[in-house]
Amino acid sequence: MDVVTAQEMYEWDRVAIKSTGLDGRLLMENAGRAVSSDLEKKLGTHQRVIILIGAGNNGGDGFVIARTLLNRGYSVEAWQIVSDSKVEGDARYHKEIFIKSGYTLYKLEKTDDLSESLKSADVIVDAMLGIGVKGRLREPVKQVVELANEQRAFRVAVDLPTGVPADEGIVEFDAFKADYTCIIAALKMSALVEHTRVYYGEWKVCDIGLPVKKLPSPSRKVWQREGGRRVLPGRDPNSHKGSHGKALVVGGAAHMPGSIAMSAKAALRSGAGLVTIATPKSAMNAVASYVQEATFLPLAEERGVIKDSAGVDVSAYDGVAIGMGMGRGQESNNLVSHLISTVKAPLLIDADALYQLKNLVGLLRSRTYPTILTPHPGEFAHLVDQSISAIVRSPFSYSREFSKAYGVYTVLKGPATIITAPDGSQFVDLSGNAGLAKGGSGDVLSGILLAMMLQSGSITYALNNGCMLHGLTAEMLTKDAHSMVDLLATDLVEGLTQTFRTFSS
Ligand SMILES: NC(=O)C1=CN([C@@H]2O[C@H](COP(=O)(O)OP(=O)(O)OC[C@H]3O[C@@H](n4cnc5c(N)ncnc54)[C@H](OP(=O)(O)O)[C@@H]3O)[C@@H](O)[C@H]2O)[C@@H](O)CC1
Ligand SMILES: [K+]
Repeated sequence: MDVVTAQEMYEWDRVAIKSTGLDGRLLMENAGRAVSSDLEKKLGTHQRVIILIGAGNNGGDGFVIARTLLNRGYSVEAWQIVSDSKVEGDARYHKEIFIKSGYTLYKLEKTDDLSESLKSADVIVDAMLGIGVKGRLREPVKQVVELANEQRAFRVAVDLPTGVPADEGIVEFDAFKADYTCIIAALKMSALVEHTRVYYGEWKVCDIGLPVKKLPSPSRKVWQREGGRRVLPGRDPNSHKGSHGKALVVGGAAHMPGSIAMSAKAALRSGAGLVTIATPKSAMNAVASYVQEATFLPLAEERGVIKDSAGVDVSAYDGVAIGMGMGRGQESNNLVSHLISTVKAPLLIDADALYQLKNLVGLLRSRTYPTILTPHPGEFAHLVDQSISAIVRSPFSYSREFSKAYGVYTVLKGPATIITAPDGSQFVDLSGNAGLAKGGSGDVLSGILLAMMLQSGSITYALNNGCMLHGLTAEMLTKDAHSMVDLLATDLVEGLTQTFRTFSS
């Protein structure tokens, strides 16, 4: 499923029409019909539907939806909320068909009249503005949106909620608050960005018959479960522990042994053949009591934290992860720098190592093996010298820019985790839930990602599938055994068993 900006959507529209001869009016008919059929699944025949219609092509979709639902016997009032002269082009064409079909079009003259109608509505359909919105809402749209938002009716948006920009990064807007959005042809970027996604409610993308083979790829997609399942690493009957990779996890401290322990165990649960844990000696016992299957590389320490990189020989490993529960002292900085320069295998940098990376980013460009960064927005903000709010408002651009500049994979964690490859291509993983908002979930994710990288030919597949397995485990556990309140990171590690049993079968 592609994720597009407004400009990319307009380009699709243009290419579709130019390359195949498809008419814009036909696409509008398809869009209106697709939304109507989707909406019908949510409508009772006795429910009163009010459709709010604006001037542009989003309004044009509204005319088609109104006609289609009326033809199918639903109780619909269609309200044109702008003056007649504003309705032009394809929208006007469909307005004429609506009227010639014998249906009444209500026009907004006094807001009180619309207000009365809205009060008795069961469903309000917003076909006022779509991807063409510019700036804050002007009247009369602004007032109509406010009125609609006050009602108890179920609110449905067509393509996107009026007022919400299709792109990331725009902060000032007023918007229709939808319970459900029927998105036309392709998912708009703002449906995945924290400050705008809340206006969409639940959503679904409706197909309108665009010629998919001809459309330019935005190189930005949602990672799909079925596709993920097809590229999940399997287990060859003739395999032995060496066939599934030797992993090294580096981190931990006497006062926080849990993080590294959970990463290591998650890596083992996710199929890594052998896992070695490099950690201060004084943390070893605590870690070993949780992960009996791992071997250890004891590190020199001072007051319970890693002292320096002496004795860390990384040549024997197929993949390394560093940073979990490591601490932020100068010594760990030296260790991060040492590993960036010497690991000749995929290197995953997480948690405290991400903190240390800030003055080491220049080293990343010299790596010839894949480097993977797994920041949450706070860690990423620190790394790129931005505020957290700037990152969460424009996560796609910041992570694409960073990945391309430093030649790394970036896994920017969040409700929609964005995975960016060094060439700038992006995938979004939407699995998981608020149960994951707890200390330790990230450590578990790092372990899963490390194990997936050892077993997959493609780092992109490994990262996407790893994020998905992590999220699916949280979903599965909060459905069957836990709540989002009590779920712990260690539950995730154990829950992987069930996820692998069901997902990979
Ligand atoms: N892509 C596809 O394949 C297909 C797309 N389709 C549909 O087309 C939609 C895009 O249509 P679009 O380009 O006409 O823009 P749209 O969102 O209707 O808005 C334009 C109107 O909004 C107005 N306006 C703008 N800002 C405003 C503000 N702040 N406050 C108030 N008004 C404001 C602006 O007024 P103006 O600035 O011109 O005075 C103009 O009248 C898309 O979302 C999808 O639903 C389907 O039909 C079929 C195939
Ligand atoms: K809309």
